[in-house]
Amino acid sequence: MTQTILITGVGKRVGLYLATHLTNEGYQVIGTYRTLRPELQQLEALGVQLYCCDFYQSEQTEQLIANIKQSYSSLRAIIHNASDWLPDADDANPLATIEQMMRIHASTPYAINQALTPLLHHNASPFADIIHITDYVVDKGSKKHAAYAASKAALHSLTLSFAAKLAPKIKVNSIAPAMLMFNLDDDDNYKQKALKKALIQQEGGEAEALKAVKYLLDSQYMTGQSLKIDGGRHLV
Ligand SMILES: NC(=O)C1=CN([C@@H]2O[C@H](COP(=O)(O)OP(=O)(O)OC[C@H]3O[C@@H](n4cnc5c(N)ncnc54)[C@H](OP(=O)(O)O)[C@@H]3O)[C@@H](O)[C@H]2O)C=CC1
Ligand SMILES: Nc1nc2c(c(=O)[nH]1)N=C([C@H](O)[C@@H](O)CO)CN2
Repeated sequence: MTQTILITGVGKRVGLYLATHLTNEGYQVIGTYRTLRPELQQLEALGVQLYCCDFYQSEQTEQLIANIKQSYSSLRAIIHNASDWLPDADDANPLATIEQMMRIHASTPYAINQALTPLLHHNASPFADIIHITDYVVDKGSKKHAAYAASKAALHSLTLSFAAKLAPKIKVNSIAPAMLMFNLDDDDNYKQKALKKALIQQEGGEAEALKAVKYLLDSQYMTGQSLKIDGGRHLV
């Protein structure tokens, strides 16, 4: 029986990697995207079911939920990967920044989890999973991304609440990366400074995220926890 996994934000980088490799491992992946990219055609060719959804538009989120409830009777897992890394810098509109951060990192996962819990319960496996991809900054905050960090901390709080509420059938955990992948516009000076913040001075890479996801899917005893893939940054 094919097991279905919903992943948000599959259009690039970590989300694209997770959708590709979990599909190759035999899962049926439902992927959401916001921006049309050539890589999405590769996912479609693999059999990933794609849904376009901008989570900043509530009606699109509500439509996504309705479409999934109409098309699927069960889910093996939900992976909340979609994210915007907005800086606080010269915040012309601070209310908009914090509202956007809370929308993508807390309100959307909350609404999707609430609505799709019955599909997770319906899953034939002994366990189902909700995985929230948070961030190392949940424990420390961020001078330059305070709204982002607060919203990721809210997401981890949802991990704790949903873990308690949905046990034992549904496990709920966070994955908290630090320096996973640089962005194309990161210059060498930024990269050197960022790498020095950890004990293991290299990018973790998207494969680390997949390993963490696979551990959580395979676990029969971990819930309400956070897998911190941070290169030892907390000890520097
Ligand atoms: N990269 C890193 O070093 C780190 C990453 N993380 C976390 O890991 C996860 C993956 O990181 P990474 O791949 O770098 O993330 P990216 O920022 O590269 O991609 C995030 C994805 O989220 C989607 N997204 C953003 N805003 C919206 C929205 N309003 N509606 C729908 N989709 C949206 C984007 O969609 P689209 O492109 O289609 O617009 C994109 O596909 C994220 O949760 C991130 O916060 C945490 C710590 C470090
Ligand atoms: N949605 C995103 N979140 C984050 C990103 C990113 O590119 N997209 N990048 C980081 C940084 O790598 C940071 O961890 C460096 O210290 C954080 N979150």
